[in-house]
Amino acid sequence: MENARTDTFLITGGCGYFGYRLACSLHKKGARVLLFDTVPPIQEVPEDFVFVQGDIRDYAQVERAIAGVDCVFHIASYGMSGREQLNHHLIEAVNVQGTQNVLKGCVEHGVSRLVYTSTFNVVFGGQVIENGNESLPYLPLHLHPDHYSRTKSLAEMAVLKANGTALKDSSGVLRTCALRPAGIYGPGEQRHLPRIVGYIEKGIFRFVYGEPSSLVEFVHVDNLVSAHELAAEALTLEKQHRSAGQAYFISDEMIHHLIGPFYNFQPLLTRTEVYKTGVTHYFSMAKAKAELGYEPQEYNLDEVVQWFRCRGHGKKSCSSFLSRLLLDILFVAAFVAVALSFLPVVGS
Ligand SMILES: NC(=O)c1ccc[n+]([C@@H]2O[C@H](COP(=O)([O-])OP(=O)(O)OC[C@H]3O[C@@H](n4cnc5c(N)ncnc54)[C@H](O)[C@@H]3O)[C@@H](O)[C@H]2O)c1
Repeated sequence: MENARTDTFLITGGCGYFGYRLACSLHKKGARVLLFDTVPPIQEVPEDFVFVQGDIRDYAQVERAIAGVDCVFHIASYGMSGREQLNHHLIEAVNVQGTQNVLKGCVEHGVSRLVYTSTFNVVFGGQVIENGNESLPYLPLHLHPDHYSRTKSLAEMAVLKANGTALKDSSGVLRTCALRPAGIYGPGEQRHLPRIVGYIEKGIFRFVYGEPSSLVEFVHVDNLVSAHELAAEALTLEKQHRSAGQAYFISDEMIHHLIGPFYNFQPLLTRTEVYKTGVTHYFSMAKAKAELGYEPQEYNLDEVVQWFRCRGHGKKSCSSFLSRLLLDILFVAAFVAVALSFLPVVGS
């Protein structure tokens, strides 16, 4: 990322799993990074990281943080999984009004670039999609089975509509783009994996599940980091503002068969999750490759499994080769369940 050395980036949701990983990568390249989040980072942060505690629902707080930055990565969101999914009011307030505040902050304070972290779900509602591309229409809002996906869709529309808005300081226009990742995986993922591994260790998982022919996709956290950096760069004049006003699907380019007929995630996944996960949906990376120069690297699950082993998981079962193999299979099963469980709950 050519400009990273001199640029200042504000990352909303910068203390979450993906936001923090992106912050570290930008920081390594010499950029100045501000983490804007309601909660402080759980990790030890480098001294020169600036953490601004704030809520995107509060415009005054957004305004204070955004002044003087070169580019915003708008990653903060609410309602993806767990109990959060029940709080419809908060989901709407964070994902929709919060996004409007961030956009307004950019316009009022002369910030000319914003990259929004969206989701596959803006077009996917449980229908089969094979090698879908960005010409697919948004899923009609009333067909979204959950508030998170509906509000992420509304937020993405607002972000792309704001592209080209004149900045208040007359320095130019705001340029925006949206990335639509698949389910995110990688070491240190805290939202889904520990919960599922915990279930496995307690023996709550049963294995009998469904539609072995389904094809689905995931994205490694570091591939997603790279896509965001490239997208931000492609908003600049040097790159002819190539990504301005555009949306891009982002995944690893490896299509996964949903693990066979003998894994049953049913007790842990909600009805909507099961309904969505049993359906083939994968997307072409052609646009991201051609316009952003996105080149996903290959990752396997070793790093993720290792992360859990280092924290004491699976020790009892590691005594023989067979049990190690089984453990790995369980981790793969957990990974699939988790990567799919970013799909939110509905009415269950
Ligand atoms: N995790 C996935 O599988 C997945 C898949 C597709 C898209 N996404 C999108 O990627 C992004 C990052 O996902 P993640 O898994 O790192 O999420 P995460 O929950 O780890 O991070 C989100 C961060 O946003 C912060 N936040 C929430 N409300 C806020 C508010 N009102 N003001 C400021 N900060 C607030 C949270 O405190 C949290 O640190 C999200 O936008 C999500 O919608 C995630």
